[in-house]
Amino acid sequence: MNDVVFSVRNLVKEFPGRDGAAPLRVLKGLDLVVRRNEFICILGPSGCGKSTFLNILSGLDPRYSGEIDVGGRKFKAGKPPLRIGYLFQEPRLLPWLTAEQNVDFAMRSCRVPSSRWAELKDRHFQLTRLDAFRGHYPHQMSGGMCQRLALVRALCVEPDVLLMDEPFSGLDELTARRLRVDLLDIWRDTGKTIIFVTHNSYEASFLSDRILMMSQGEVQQEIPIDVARPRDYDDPGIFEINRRVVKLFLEVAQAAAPATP
Ligand SMILES: Nc1ncnc2c1ncn2[C@@H]1O[C@H](COP(=O)(O)OP(=O)(O)OP(=O)(O)O)[C@@H](O)[C@H]1O
Repeated sequence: MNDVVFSVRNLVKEFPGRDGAAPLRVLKGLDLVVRRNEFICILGPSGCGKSTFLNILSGLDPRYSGEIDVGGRKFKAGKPPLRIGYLFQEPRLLPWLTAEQNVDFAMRSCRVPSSRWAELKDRHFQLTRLDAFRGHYPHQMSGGMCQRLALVRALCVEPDVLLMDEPFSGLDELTARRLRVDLLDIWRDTGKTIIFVTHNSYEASFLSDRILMMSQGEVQQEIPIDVARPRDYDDPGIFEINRRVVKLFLEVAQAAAPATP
């Protein structure tokens, strides 16, 4: 695989209109290059097409036009030529299985060789500090722990890329803050490529190498985050960048919906 993980050109996605209405064009010619080990955040107003975009990248949605190359190879919709982990706002765990069994289930489904299971689980349960909870069922764990477990499950199938769609937005601020810090440690230790969708400008400023400001189905602005790593959550440099990001976010949102107060 070369250094470019995803190369997206002129991506267009339409949903059919209902009851004879015109189709809804959600992605309107989106271009993007993502490099290996990058941490990219996509920020944008509600409904601008962020989840639609991740669904296409993950292979879940094979109906689009435009070109996507993955690691220099053509992307066959529905069959990406690399392994992709996908985390959602809800952890989507199987409630009748323990934490460890949830992870086993995913590894079996993704045909991870069983000789690798013990090592992968040991590593990722430790990285997420869930080692003592392997035998717990989801209902015996907090929301933050369940989201950590979803992360273990995603990492144990050894993805080349992690797609994360607002994974911390359903958590209280203190838990979300801890998980953001942990995620950067895990990213550093595992070297994954991460594409992370969020509404939270501070989260995006803290986590990413660059923010893609998306609106009206296109990437409107790209904002590099030139704060040295490892990062301190309360670094004044991040506050300053966030101030600029919020201003841009408001401008972009207002342009998309001028009537909104
Ligand atoms: N399956 C579908 N059929 C029809 N329209 C859809 C479908 N999925 C999404 N849409 C529409 O596409 C647009 C973009 O939706 P999407 O979920 O990608 O937005 P988003 O930027 O992720 O929003 P949010 O931040 O609120 O999650 C919305 O207008 C939505 O109603």
